[in-house]
Amino acid sequence: MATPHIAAENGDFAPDVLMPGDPRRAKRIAETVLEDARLVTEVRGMLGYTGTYQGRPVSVMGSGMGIPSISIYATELFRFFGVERIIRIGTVGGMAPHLNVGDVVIGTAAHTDSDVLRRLVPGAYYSATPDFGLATAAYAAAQGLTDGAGGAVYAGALFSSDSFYNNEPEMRAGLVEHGTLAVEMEAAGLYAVADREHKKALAICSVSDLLFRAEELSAAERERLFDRAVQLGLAAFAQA
Ligand SMILES: O=P(O)(O)O[C@H]1O[C@H](CO)[C@@H](O)[C@H]1O
Ligand SMILES: O=c1cc[nH]c(=O)[nH]1
Repeated sequence: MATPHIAAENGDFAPDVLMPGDPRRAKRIAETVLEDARLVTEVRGMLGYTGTYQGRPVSVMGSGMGIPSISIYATELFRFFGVERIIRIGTVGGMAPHLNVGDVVIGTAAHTDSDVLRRLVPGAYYSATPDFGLATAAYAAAQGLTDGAGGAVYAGALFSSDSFYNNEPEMRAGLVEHGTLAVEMEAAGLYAVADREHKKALAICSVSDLLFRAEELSAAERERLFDRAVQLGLAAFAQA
């Protein structure tokens, strides 16, 4: 069966999908974390793989950048390929001043400036939130992290921005004042699609940079810290 953006057969995807933004990260996770991973789709270079992790079937697929892109892939996976749970594994810019590069944020809410979400439920301000079971399982798994990587794991609100470069300082200051931890570009769209399709979703993101302080990370260090979010996502799938 093929949808406009995914060319795979029924049963090619596992019910659980990890979803990084970058398709090359999906490839790396498939090759280094999953066992017996095979490529199941590559339309537009958006690579998707299915394998196993500790005996459980798991898929990993890129989402691309932004709410429109992740909404397309999440809708097709949930609606046509039997997917039940998607965990976005992404990077975020730290907004709250106590965050450091290498910390992880479990997105317990996602504010957004997206017009797509503003129009979702006419007359109401829809609140984009993850599946409670996945979020609490990821948070519980974080308490047992023994990788020695050192970054803290926070649970709190993300800001899913429609813009990477147009950073509207007043809005961002207001979001921080209201408890927002970090900015990325997809979680709110993923949560809204999961709600609409009656499926489950979560975003677990590594802090790759800070909006309030310049801080550099080597590419290798960035990938190592990113892998902590992958481990938390896999633990959440196993335990939720
Ligand atoms: O690293 P990913 O998962 O792509 O996430 C972040 O990085 C991209 C911007 O550089 C946006 O997609 C943003 O959400
Ligand atoms: O969307 C994003 C992701 C990482 N860092 C940012 O500043 N923005």
